[in-house]
Amino acid sequence: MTLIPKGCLVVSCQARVDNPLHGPQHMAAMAEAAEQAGAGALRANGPADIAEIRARTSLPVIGINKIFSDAPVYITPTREAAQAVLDAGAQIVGLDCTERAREGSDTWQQVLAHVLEAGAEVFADVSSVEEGRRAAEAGATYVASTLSGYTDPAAPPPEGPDYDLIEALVAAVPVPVIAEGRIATPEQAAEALARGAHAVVVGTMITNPRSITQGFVRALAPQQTGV
Ligand SMILES: CC(=O)N[C@H](C=O)[C@@H](O)[C@H](O)[C@H](O)COP(=O)(O)O
Repeated sequence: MTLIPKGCLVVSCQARVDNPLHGPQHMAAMAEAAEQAGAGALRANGPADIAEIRARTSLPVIGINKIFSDAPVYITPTREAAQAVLDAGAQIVGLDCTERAREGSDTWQQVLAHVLEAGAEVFADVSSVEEGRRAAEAGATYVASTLSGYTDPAAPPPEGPDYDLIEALVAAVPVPVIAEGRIATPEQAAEALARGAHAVVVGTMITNPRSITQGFVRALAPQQTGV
């Protein structure tokens, strides 16, 4: 049995420093709202947000620790970053398991082993089938499509979820596959489950009102200029 229930919605509650909703109070309120609405798990970034969310909700938390540097890998890149997430109370740790350059000396295999040794579950963020296969072989509890479309700095992410990767991962790995990334409607979430995903993570379209508002404003803009 895994901590993330089969067929559930996982709500990602994250806001960067430039976002007016940045900070543990706002993110914990988002998390509480998600719990009241029936979410089965939460995803959160940074020890402060994770600790507050753990104090105010009873759902399993996928904790990540984004550390930005000159290297492309930023989601829980080191054992130290993972330990901070564990200390904050996350029962599941999300980490980048792509084969990209990393800051510091830790490999993703070392970070993954550290989390498993601590008795927590590992949520492997990948961008390809091969990465998913390697993460599952290394002992990841879950493999997620989180980083599909985000590994080529020269190419903007495509529209919509990567259903093909989700399906291919389901066929290739013996662990639960989680659909994550650019899932923007309830219908898309249901489609991801129909393609075999164990659960579906939605972030931006639930917990980022600034981004959601931008979408509405852009849709109205052509009509305004036509007046
Ligand atoms: C690529 C990357 O850094 N993804 C991050 C991972 O934690 C978050 O910024 C996303 O919001 C999250 O994956 C949920 O996806 P979406 O917001 O598209 O529903």
